Amino acid sequence: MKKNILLIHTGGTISMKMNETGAVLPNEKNPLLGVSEQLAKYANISEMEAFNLPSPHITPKEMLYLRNVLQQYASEHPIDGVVITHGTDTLEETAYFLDLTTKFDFPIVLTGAMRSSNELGADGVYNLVEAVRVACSEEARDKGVLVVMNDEIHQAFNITKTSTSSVNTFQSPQYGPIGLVTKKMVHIHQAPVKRRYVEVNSIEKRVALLKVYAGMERDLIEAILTLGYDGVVLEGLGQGNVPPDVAVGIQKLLDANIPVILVSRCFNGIAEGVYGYVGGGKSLENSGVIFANGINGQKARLKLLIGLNQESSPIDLKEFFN
Ligand SMILES: NC(=O)C[C@H](N)C(=O)O
Repeated sequence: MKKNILLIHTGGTISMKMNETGAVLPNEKNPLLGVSEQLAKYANISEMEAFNLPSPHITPKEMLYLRNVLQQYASEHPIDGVVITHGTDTLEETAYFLDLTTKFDFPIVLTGAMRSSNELGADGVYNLVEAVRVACSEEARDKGVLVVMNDEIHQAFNITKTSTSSVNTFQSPQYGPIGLVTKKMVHIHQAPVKRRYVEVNSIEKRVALLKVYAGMERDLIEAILTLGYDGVVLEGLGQGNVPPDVAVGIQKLLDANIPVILVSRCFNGIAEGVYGYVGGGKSLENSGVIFANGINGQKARLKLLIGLNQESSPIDLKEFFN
């Protein structure tokens, strides 16, 4: 029997066309709308357009809106899986946001394209067909939010965009893809990383993300205080270290009860408190900096934002990030 799949479009290159000057732009009418007819042989598709935005225009508010659309739809209709088309620039962020804030057992699959709909070798409809096949698959149930592009299945937790233009852009640096899509089957070969569900109903707080570099000074860190941010994620050096002057700025934030989360600017490996020199990760940890376990900066930022929005039942951030 055919599965019931909800297909939600949000925009991105998969929904764009290139004009005669070579500019890739959203169209008034999303060229993907109506694609459900081509997908009918795989599933019963209900199609909706949540918005039609380039993904750099998407904010946590749109992510929360998507979560709410999903919850509403699932409470009113029988549903076996969801596919969301999305721009690739921030796709990993929306995927991770939904991973943290939903707890359905059916698959939620995000996909996109690196080439617009009228370019030679456009990858959009191909990726979409594969995403629908994964969303229909029994194997993909209970695996959290997934990203399907270029014949691979990845977990939201680990995936990141690694190339500006290649169709092979999405990679999971720590663990690799958790599965493959071939012409004939959907195959998941790795157990997913354990998920954590958080109930979130509003996104009001402000969290910044700063990259640490050699010779960085404390003024940018102190600006977090003066600009009124509620928290900051730092992409530290190596295993999670910062220059000495940055450590002075961090102490000021901690003294003002502003949470400071540390990830590594290396895209492989896990940041942890090892070094005891001034600005070393061990010293930072001792002063109250929290290490984010194996997620990248943009995802740690969303996690902190979600954590800080638990106002009715405040969350222990240290425990949350561990
Ligand atoms: N390939 C893409 O989808 C990139 C585009 N700039 C977007 O994220 O909307």
